[in-house]
Amino acid sequence: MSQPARTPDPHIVLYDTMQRQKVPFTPSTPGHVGMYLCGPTVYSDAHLGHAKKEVAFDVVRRTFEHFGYRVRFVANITDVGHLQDDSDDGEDKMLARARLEKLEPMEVADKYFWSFFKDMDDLNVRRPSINPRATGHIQEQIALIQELIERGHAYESGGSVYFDVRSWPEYGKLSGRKLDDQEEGTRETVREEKRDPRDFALWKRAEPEHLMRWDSPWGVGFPGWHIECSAMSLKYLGEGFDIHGGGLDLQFPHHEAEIAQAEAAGHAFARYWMHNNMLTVNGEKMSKSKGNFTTIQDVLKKYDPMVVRFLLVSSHYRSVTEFGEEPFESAKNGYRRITEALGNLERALKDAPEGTDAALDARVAAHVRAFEDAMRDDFNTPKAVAALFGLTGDVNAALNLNQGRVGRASLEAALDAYRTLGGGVLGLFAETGAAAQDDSEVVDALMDLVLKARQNYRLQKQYAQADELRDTLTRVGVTVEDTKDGVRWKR
Ligand SMILES: Nc1ncnc2c1ncn2[C@@H]1O[C@H](COP(=O)(O)OP(=O)(O)OP(=O)(O)O)[C@@H](O)[C@H]1O
Ligand SMILES: [Zn+2]
Repeated sequence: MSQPARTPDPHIVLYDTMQRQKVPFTPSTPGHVGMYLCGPTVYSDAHLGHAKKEVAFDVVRRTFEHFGYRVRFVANITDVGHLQDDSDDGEDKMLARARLEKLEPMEVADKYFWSFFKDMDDLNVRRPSINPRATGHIQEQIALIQELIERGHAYESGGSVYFDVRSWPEYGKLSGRKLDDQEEGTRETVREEKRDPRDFALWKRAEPEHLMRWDSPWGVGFPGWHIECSAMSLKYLGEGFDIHGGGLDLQFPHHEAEIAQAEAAGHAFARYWMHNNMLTVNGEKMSKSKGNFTTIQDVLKKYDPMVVRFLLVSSHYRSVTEFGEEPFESAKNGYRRITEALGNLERALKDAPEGTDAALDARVAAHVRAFEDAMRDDFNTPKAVAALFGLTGDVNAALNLNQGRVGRASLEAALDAYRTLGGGVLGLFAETGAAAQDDSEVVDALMDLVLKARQNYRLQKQYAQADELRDTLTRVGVTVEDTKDGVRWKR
């Protein structure tokens, strides 16, 4: 159902990491929001930690749209290999992967670029308005580095270019780190090139074995870790754009460096900074390099994507989400409660009497208000989910009390609340979710056929074929049990 255009809501409050407090949001251009989000480095499959971040900012975007704003959402793809550690040292991650998989580096980038978007589609994360890739913006990065050199905030050394942190006293303002607390570069040769060990690379000279390389005024090389985001956010969102987002782990050094690069070159950078907290495993950040990750595709073998999304929005974006069986099981039950009520509503609507139910109307309106208040207050999704549960309780109570016969207009208002808030804002009712659960009749019929075929194989002593059927079912999460009362299956 298309919504009437709404006047942009002026009462949204968000937690700005820079100001270290919740502040009212005012856009730089009335009615518009420009957002930039640091995207993945595409050298392996996305894990559930990435999903937490992507879902969090997808919800922020959807919330602004719900409240009447037009959003330009720019999220980059890092396809220039980064060096393995933050001190401009170590091997290039993309190159290491290319060696391992015997692929061109760009083949690695493309493979994981597509798998990233497949995962995001599954999780009903909307695609960015613009999705710039670092390798497509080398010119812009070189131009920004040149501006920094001209203004005396960067210097060339041995074919590489470094940002001169001593020339920019504001370096450290986002994370609150003092220069003296910052770590030093490791390798001797890297240290010798820098005026100060805390200077970071804007451009790196390419060693002969380095495959991703471009010409530059300083010789053949590749851009440093941080410069792409300064260059691409300014290019597509302009001076003083509204919101910059990313994971809390990127606050230092990545975001600190992004700010320094842009501002030292004379640009106005992001006006608000938003950071999501981490998805953890036994209290530790889930991460590719730590190896403690579970890929999104592995999780989706077991759980409906909408259950995964429900789990993620059930905790606040600034809280830690702990990964495990138990939270998933309770998300599954919670999500089912909501979709069952939605199903009851849809069924009741088929032959609902005309008219309204004033009591239900008042309850629905109160839950809609609670949901919207929660989302206006720094995107408080756990409170918003609580409002959906409140709605669910009242819808079920009204239907039970009246044996399913409640005035059509009131049922429609309740359904609209589910669709706009649970569906539109939280993104919880993609086809993959509620609709997929309605396939049970088809699945039952197909299972009858498959089990009959398996029985026939066994009668004809074709055990290999019978086992193959059973193994295929196991792979897709269906278990078959032979009991004395016959064959049973479950998923
Ligand atoms: N466990 C996590 N929880 C929430 N966000 C995460 C998590 N891991 C990564 N992110 C976010 O995803 C984005 C891309 O992260 P990145 O590609 O560096 O993943 P990573 O697993 O941390 O990789 P690496 O271990 O190689 O640094 C960043 O914004 C980062 O903050
Ligand atoms: Zn970035």
